[in-house]
Amino acid sequence: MAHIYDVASSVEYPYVNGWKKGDQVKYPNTLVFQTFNSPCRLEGDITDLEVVGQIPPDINGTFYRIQPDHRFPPLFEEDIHFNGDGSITAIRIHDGHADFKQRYARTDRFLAEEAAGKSLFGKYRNPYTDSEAVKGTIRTAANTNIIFWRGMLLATKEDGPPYAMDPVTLETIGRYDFEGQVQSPTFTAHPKLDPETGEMICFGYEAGGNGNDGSCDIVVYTIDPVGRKTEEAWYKAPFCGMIHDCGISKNYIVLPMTPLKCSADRMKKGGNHWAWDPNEDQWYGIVPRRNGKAEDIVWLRAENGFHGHVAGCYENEEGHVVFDLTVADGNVFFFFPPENQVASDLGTRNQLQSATHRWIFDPKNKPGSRVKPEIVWDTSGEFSRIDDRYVAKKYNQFWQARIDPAREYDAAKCGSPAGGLFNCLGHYSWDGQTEDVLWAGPRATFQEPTFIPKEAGGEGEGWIIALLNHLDVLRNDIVIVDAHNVAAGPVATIRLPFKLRLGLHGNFVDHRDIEEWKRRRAPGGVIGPVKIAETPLSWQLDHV
Ligand SMILES: C=Cc1ccc(O)c(OC)c1
Ligand SMILES: [Fe+2]
Repeated sequence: MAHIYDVASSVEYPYVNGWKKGDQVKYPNTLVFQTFNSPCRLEGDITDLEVVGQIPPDINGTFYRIQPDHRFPPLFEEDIHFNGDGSITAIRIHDGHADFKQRYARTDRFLAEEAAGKSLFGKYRNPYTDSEAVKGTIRTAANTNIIFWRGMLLATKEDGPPYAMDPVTLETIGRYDFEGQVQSPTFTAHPKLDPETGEMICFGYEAGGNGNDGSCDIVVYTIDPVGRKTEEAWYKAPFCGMIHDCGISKNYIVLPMTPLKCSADRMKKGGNHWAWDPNEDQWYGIVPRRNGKAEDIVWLRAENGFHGHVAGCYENEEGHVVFDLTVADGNVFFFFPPENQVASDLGTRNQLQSATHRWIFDPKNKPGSRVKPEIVWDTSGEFSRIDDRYVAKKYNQFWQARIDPAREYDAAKCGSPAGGLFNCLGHYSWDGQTEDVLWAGPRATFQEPTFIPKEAGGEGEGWIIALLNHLDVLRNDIVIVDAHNVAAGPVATIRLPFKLRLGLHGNFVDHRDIEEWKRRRAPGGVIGPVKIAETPLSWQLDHV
C-alpha cells in the first residue's frame, strides 16, 4: 500500500525560484530541514524526565544549551541552519532528578516575525534580502551561546547584541546593552569569564556600522564583576573576516580570524555574507587586556585554515601566549563557498581533518610575522571545552566532540550524519597527550560536551554532560559521564521523549549562583531587576 503521504492531496510546495511565496507553513525540501535537522519549534516543560542509571546526587544546577530552530519556514529556500531562531533548553538537575524547559529567545527579529505570522528576514547576515517592513530592526537570531552573567542569561550570536533571559523561567527580558555601556552593533557568542578577576572579556567584530556591512572594525570590552565597563578599545582588521571565538590569558586577548571574507557588494546582489578564500592566511590578532590602543594590535599569520573553538589560553614562563584550538584544513562552512563557486556538500565537509593546534605566540613579535603551530595533535574533532575554572590559566585537560571515521556507521538507518560525524566523545590530556574516548555506537552522534565541576575538586574532576543524537529514531538523550573516564560510558542517561535540534553551545550553572542572583535581582533586592536597553543602536537611527 502506498504511504499515506503519497495518497494525500498534493500540497503546493511554497518555494518558487528559491524564495518563499505565500503563507503556507511548509519547510524547504532541503537537508537543512530534514531528518535529524527537521524543525523542533517546541516551547514547553517536562517535570521529571525518565533517567537510566543514576544522576550523581551532588549535581545541583542547570545545564543550559541553545539551538537554532527556525520559528517559521525561511524566506530563502536554501537557508542554513545557523539562520534559525535561538531556542534555549534548560535541564534543571537536582537530587538525582532532571526537569526540562525550552523557550525561544524573543529577539526583535522573533517578535517582528511573530507579529507578521511569517518570516521577514532573508539570508544569513544579508540585510539586503529582508522585507522592507523590517529595515532598521535588529536582525540577530541570538542562537549561538547561552551564558550566565550577573543573574541573567545572555543569548548571543556574533552578528548582533545579546538578549537577556530569566535563568529560572527562560522568559526573555529584552536586549541587553550593559546598562548603556556596550553600544557596538555586534557582540561575540564567546565572551570569556576570568575566574581570577571575575571580569567578562568580550568583543565585537564587523563592529563599525550596522554589523552586517563588512566593516573591519573590532571592539574589545572588559566588564568588571560589578557590571562596570572598565576597558573599551577599537582595532582594525586587515579585512573583514570571521572572528568567532577568542582566548584570554592574564595579560592578552587572542582573536583568531578565519579567512571567510565579507563583501558588501556581493550582499547587495543578494549573495552570501561570507565567501571562503582558500588562498588567504589564517590571522591571529593579539591585544593587551589593559589600556589597549588601536596601534597595539599585533596580527600574526599562518597558512590557510579554518578555526574551530578555543580550548585553553595562558601565558608561559617566558610571557608567551599558549593558544590551543582546532584548525581544520579546509572550509568547514561548505555553504559559504569561494566567490563565484557553488557550494560543496556535507560529505566533502566530513572529509576535513580538524586537528588541535597549539600555538605559542610572542606578543612582542613583529606585526605581520608568519607563525607555525608548536604542536599539531591529530585529535580530529570540534567543540573543545575545558574546566572553565582554568580559563586564562595553565590547564591540562580538554574535551571534544570527536570524529572517528574508522568506526562503524549505520548509513542505511541514519542517512548522512546531519551536522557532522561526531560519533565519539574525546577526553584529552596535554600531559603525555593521552586520549580517553567514548564511542556513541553506529547510530548516534554527540553534541558539544560541557563540564560540570565537582565541589572542591581538582582540574577536570566532575562530569561531562552532552546531548546524544539518535539519528535512526530521531530522538535525543542527555548523557552524564565521569569527566576523567569518559570511556566508561554514561553514569546516567536522561531520556527526552522527542528530538531537539543540532545545538551549538551550552553551560552548566550551579544552583546556588542562580538562587543568590535571584535574591539580588528581585524587586527591592540589592541590585534589582535587569535593565534592558533603552535606546536604539546608532545604526538604527538611519532608518527612522
Ligand atoms: C559554529 C559557529 C558559528 C558561527 C557563526 C554563527 O552565526 C553561528 O550560528 C549558530 C555559529
Ligand atoms: Fe561557537
